[in-house]
Amino acid sequence: MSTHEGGPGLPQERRIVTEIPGPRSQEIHARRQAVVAAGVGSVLPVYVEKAGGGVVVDVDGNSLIDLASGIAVTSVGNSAPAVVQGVTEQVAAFTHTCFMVAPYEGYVEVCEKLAALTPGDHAKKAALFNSGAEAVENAVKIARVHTGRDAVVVVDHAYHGRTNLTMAMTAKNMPYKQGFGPFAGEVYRAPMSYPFREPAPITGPEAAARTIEVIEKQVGADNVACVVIEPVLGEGGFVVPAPGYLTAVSEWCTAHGVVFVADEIQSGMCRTGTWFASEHEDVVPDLVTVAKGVAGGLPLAAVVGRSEMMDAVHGGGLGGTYGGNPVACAAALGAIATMEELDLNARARAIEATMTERLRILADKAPAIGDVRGRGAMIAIEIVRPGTTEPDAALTSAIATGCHQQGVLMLTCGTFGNVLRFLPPLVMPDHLLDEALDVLEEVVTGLV
Ligand SMILES: Cc1ncc(COP(=O)(O)O)c(CNCCCC(=O)O)c1O
Repeated sequence: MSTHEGGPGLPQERRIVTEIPGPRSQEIHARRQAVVAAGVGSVLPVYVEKAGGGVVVDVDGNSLIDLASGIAVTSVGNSAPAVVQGVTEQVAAFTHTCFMVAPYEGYVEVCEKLAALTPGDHAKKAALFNSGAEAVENAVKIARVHTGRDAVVVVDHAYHGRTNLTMAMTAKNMPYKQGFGPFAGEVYRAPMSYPFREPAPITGPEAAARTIEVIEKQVGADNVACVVIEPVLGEGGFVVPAPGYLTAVSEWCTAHGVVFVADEIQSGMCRTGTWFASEHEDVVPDLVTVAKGVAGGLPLAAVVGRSEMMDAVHGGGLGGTYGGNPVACAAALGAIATMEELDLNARARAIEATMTERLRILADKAPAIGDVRGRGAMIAIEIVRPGTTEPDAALTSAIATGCHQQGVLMLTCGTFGNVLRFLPPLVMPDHLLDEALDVLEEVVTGLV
């Protein structure tokens, strides 16, 4: 292994050899500040030299436990062997021809795999893009052409991207939307099922009825092209809707000719213990958006769905220069093969069992932890003023910072900035996950 080589061969350890960030990181950071736009943030300005398994190693030699996976992307681990091999072979063969110009088999193979892996045994087709937002934009295009309708319905606390249309679909203003308007029209927001924040207990079907009433009264069912929902809210706080909510909403969509789009960009590709989170509710979406974990770190996104809907678009109506780049497709085939060979769905379920048990024990000792929730390796704790649901964003940030300083990389999220989310690579060894939870427990008990 060269000194710069990442992958699973890296020592799977937490190792702090300098202050965090270290001197080399600080030097690079000074250069960054002179030349990188201030609007591009970084959670922790440690500059990475290599990564693999469950660790990220910075330029100062610190080895950090990775509970972020680059925001739910490196589920198979950084520089996963099958991804590296596929990418190496492909990049040496050809890097780009544009599938709209001179196509190639890798694109077709990825579409075959996603058509087989997404929920439902109906005929499916796919189209490949680069980013999640691009996939969401194209899912809306497809739904609008298929239905001949304009309206797009999204839910409270949703996140769908940073383009003009996806900003309109995203709920949280700061930092995603402030100052960037005007936003695309014909986007309507309905209540989401958010069990921890419901003013009174409500079942999934009752929450769905609340959502549907808003759609019917404020939009009109016959005007709706699609409802777009994350089966587990991502940036909005890792919110798992009450049982039956997704089923009731998707059934309403079917009954009213509305396309049900599951945005599985963060919750898909084994992250929640199934290939797609919709499966936990036996929901079969009409269209699914996919990105993040699908290609092990290379930029690839997709819309996958009912063939009759995907084919509603006129020839040439879908595309883009880099969509389904051959190197990204090779990475995806390697990542999917890894997910299958290592049964990373089972691994995600095991991670869920470990994390929820430890976090519930911690919550019993720390009442500032108001909720422990999530599915698979998409787990979160919501931080509140003890005994209330009043968000405590400051404490949330302090916990995250404390963990960063102890060599554990983790992220926050949530509309109120008071959710700590845990997104370990699914290949993270048990001892490292246990150590990360030990650090979290030490930091939390030291602060509350
Ligand atoms: C459900 C869901 N849909 C769509 C997207 C958008 O995917 P892109 O690949 O970032 O465009 C996401 C991306 N989430 C992380 C965004 C991070 C940030 O930009 O600050 C998502 O989670």
